[in-house]
Amino acid sequence: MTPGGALAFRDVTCVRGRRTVFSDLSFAVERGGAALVRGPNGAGKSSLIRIAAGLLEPFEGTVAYTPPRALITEDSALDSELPVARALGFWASLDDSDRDRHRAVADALAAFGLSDLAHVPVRLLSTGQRRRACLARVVAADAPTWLLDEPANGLDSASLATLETLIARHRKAGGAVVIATHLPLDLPRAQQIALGEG
Ligand SMILES: Nc1ncnc2c1ncn2[C@@H]1O[C@H](COP(=O)(O)OP(=O)(O)OP(=O)(O)O)[C@@H](O)[C@H]1O
Repeated sequence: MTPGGALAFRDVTCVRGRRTVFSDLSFAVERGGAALVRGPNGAGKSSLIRIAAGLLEPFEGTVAYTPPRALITEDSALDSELPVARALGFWASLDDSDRDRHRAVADALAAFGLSDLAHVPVRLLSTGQRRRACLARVVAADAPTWLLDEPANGLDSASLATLETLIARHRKAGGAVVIATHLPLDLPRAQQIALGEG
């Protein structure tokens, strides 16, 4: 990875179930940068995020990145029996957070207005609250690269604004984001990656 680089795809081809979903895709995201992945249903947005996270092997091509990476997907799960703060603490340590774990989790929960629910089991959260907790998990992980698959789904407008603010702060601190989304998201100077066109 180049010194200023966070993530780079080089000539990546994605095949799923014997179907080529996209081919020869190249892009690079620098630290402080953002990429917005768009495209119709089935175009391969989630597949791209999974390849970027190392969960799916590219059929061809290479992916370079600066570790660690923090990921949320549509099916991101927190242990439903654990209280929210402990569920996030577990993930923060798995994601190799180098900040004080409890402080990072508390800060992230506060940012998403979940401090009052820190000791409530995850299973009792509403859909939007659970989504906010998953996003807080990414923030608490303190990873340089965030990979977000449909992060705005289920968020109310206040939480969406919080997400935009935290992404801006993350980029200002030298972090990078790759976001697949159908929903409008204010992401200044983001490069656009259009799948399923042409
Ligand atoms: N596990 C799998 N096995 C085989 N094919 C798969 C698998 N997962 C996804 N696909 C196929 O890969 C293609 C891309 O799927 P993907 O979920 O990446 O698209 P997407 O752009 O995120 O779609 P959406 O907007 O509906 O979320 C689709 O045709 C899908 O059917």
